[in-house]
Amino acid sequence: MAPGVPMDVISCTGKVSTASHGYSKRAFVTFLAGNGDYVKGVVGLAKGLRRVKSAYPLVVAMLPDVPEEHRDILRSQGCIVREIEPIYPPENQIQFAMAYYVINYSKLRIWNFEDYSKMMYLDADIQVFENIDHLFDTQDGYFYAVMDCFCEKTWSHSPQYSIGYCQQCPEKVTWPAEMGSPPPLYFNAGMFVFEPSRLTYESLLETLQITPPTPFAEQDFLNMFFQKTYKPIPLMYNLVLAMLWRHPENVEVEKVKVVHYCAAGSKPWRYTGKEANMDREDIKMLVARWWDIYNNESLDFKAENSVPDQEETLSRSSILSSKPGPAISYISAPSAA
Ligand SMILES: O=c1ccn([C@@H]2O[C@H](COP(=O)(O)OP(=O)(O)O[C@H]3O[C@H](CO)[C@H](O)[C@H](O)[C@H]3O)[C@@H](O)[C@H]2O)c(=O)[nH]1
Ligand SMILES: O[C@H]1[C@H](O)[C@@H](O)[C@H](O)[C@@H](O)[C@H]1O
Ligand SMILES: [Mn+2]
Repeated sequence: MAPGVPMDVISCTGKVSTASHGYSKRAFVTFLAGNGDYVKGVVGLAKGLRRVKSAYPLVVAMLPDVPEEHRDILRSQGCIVREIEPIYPPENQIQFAMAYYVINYSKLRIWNFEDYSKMMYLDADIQVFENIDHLFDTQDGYFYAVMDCFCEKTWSHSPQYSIGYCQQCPEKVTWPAEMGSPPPLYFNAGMFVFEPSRLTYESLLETLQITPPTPFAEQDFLNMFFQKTYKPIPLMYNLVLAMLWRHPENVEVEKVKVVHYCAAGSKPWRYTGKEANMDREDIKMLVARWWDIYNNESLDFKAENSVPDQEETLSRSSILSSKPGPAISYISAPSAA
């Protein structure tokens, strides 16, 4: 484990879960944009959460450009579909690490999901292999996420990369004094635990308006915004695949609960094995495990086994019955799927 990662923040309180009613409503939430294959990621995630018997539903915050067929697939997998409007950063000429990252600012809308008291955000390219419901029991008032790694080429724009510094092994290349103080701890924004709040939401949107975009888009922005309340959690809660070859000494593969298929070429639905590191046995195994879950029909949602809570049924049916709003023209982002 990386130095300085406290274990105590994730200790289970033993509290009885109040999953489907009352003040402490909880849910997982993911984000979906476009008509590409990321919908497969969400289906895989929904089935993965079912496999580990999570007590909480999966909300899908989706942009208006997600086609109706994809929404139907997700509903039939038991997901709660919620449309959100896109959010764009203030204009400037910045180059994102990946061109499509610009759409990810829209993720900020999930802070407005105030009918949930605590949520766990998971990217669509994440799979949950072991139950992580206990993370909902973390103390309120903090932002929980896993520390990122700076060693992949996507980081080549950064001073960290240029000197070979990574927070996963800060003693290997130490931060030179002439470069000032080392950068604050930086999390990967593919997985985090947070509390929706209208106040925070408004502050996020206001702050975004005066914050020029940077290469890692909303990930950089969230790191800046939550710098003071960020609490690192062990990397078994979000294994960024590059950790396997960049910092194997920090990884205990058998303990990993959550895998993030974010390395170039590792998205299971377009995996070819040809890109760098993709022919590794551990990668092949993790991609195969993702497909096993995706293809497992016994993990499909069965309406008769679920006792939907009243509020969800209401909000779901009101979404289903709602008429499309006035036509808004959206800037289309480069496709990523
Ligand atoms: O066409 C797309 C592209 C992205 N997404 C959604 O956006 C998420 C983020 O995209 P990737 O997973 O491809 O991005 P990475 O994991 O490489 O990116 C990392 O950096 C990003 C910077 O914007 C985000 O912070 C992201 O959560 C973090 O894990 C996806 O999982 C998915 O939920 C879509 O729905 N459709
Ligand atoms: O969010 C990004 C992305 O997922 C990259 O693929 C990874 O190499 C980075 O470390 C991370 O910050
Ligand atoms: Mn991702």
